Amino acid sequence: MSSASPAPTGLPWYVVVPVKGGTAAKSRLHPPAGVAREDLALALATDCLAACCDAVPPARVVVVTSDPRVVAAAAALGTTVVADPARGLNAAVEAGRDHVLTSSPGAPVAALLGDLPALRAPDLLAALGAAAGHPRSVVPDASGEGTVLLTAHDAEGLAPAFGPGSARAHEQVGHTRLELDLPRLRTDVDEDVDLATAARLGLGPATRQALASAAHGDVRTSTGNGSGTVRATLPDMQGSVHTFDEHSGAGSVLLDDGREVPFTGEVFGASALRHLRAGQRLSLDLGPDDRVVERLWIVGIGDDQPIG
Ligand SMILES: Nc1nc2c(ncn2[C@@H]2O[C@H](COP(=O)(O)OP(=O)(O)OP(=O)(O)O)[C@@H](O)[C@H]2O)c(=O)[nH]1
Ligand SMILES: C=C(OP(=O)(O)O)C(=O)O
Repeated sequence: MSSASPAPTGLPWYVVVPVKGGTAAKSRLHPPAGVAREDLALALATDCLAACCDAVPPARVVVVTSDPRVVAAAAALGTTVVADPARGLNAAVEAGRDHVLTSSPGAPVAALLGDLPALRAPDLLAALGAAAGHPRSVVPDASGEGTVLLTAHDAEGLAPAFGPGSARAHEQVGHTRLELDLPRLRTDVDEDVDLATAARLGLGPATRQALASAAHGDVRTSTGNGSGTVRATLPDMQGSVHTFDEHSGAGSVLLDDGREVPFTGEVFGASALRHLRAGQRLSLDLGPDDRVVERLWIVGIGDDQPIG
């Protein structure tokens, strides 16, 4: 990747952001217990849209959606909302592009995926600044195969071909590939491992808050009558870090009774912690049958862990 420093965008960009929303959104994600996938998907989009609105005037952020909760979040930010034609992602991008073509003929347009929860305004500004140097461009996702940003100086030139292998498809129809060193822009969240990556980069506030609601203030208990969640009047369950893989964020803890219980990169990513070392003491909640760690934290670290 070549380096891209924050730069003025150079052009009065309109940014089209398609957001599916609803219960069908982000079907490949498995949120922690206590977090609804729909809420997490809404939070991912909210953080992405907030970054867009910090980068360009909100009225030039064109959100294509028909989901009522996304409409409300987008409207609260002051964006322009366009109805989703309900024919898939490319039709949604085309609807946003056509809105710009009609309302602001000749304006430059960018299509940005709405599942970038680590995005910040300087990343988008840097990318739009780089895109100002090319009539049409495409910024691939971190894998290099998908697309996170597609741009055209003239909206008529924006040719969305999102889907598997879309970076190459966009190149083939004339968009210049821009390999920008902007991981916050290039980390779209499709699968759990992507969420862990985005968490290591730094999630926006809505996504952090959505994840913090996972079993917030609750302790999962197992009783002879079955399992349930009760208000935390009990001391936190604790364990020590046994293994930890920095790359995936997954690892295991040793409970005080000697049992080893694993945690996924997603669970680590949802914590406020950035590193773990063997032997470190953690508070934790266990999942069903006490076979996995569902949530881990250190008292006093994280937005939901005020001290005093
Ligand atoms: N408006 C609109 N946005 C869409 C549609 N399909 C996908 N998107 C958005 O496009 C971006 C990338 O899409 P995907 O990663 O395929 O999102 P998804 O369909 O929610 O996720 P999966 O269920 O994992 O395929 C996200 O911002 C989605 O919300 C659609 O039909 N309409
Ligand atoms: C639709 C695309 O992305 P995703 O991997 O988010 O489905 C794409 O990259 O073209």
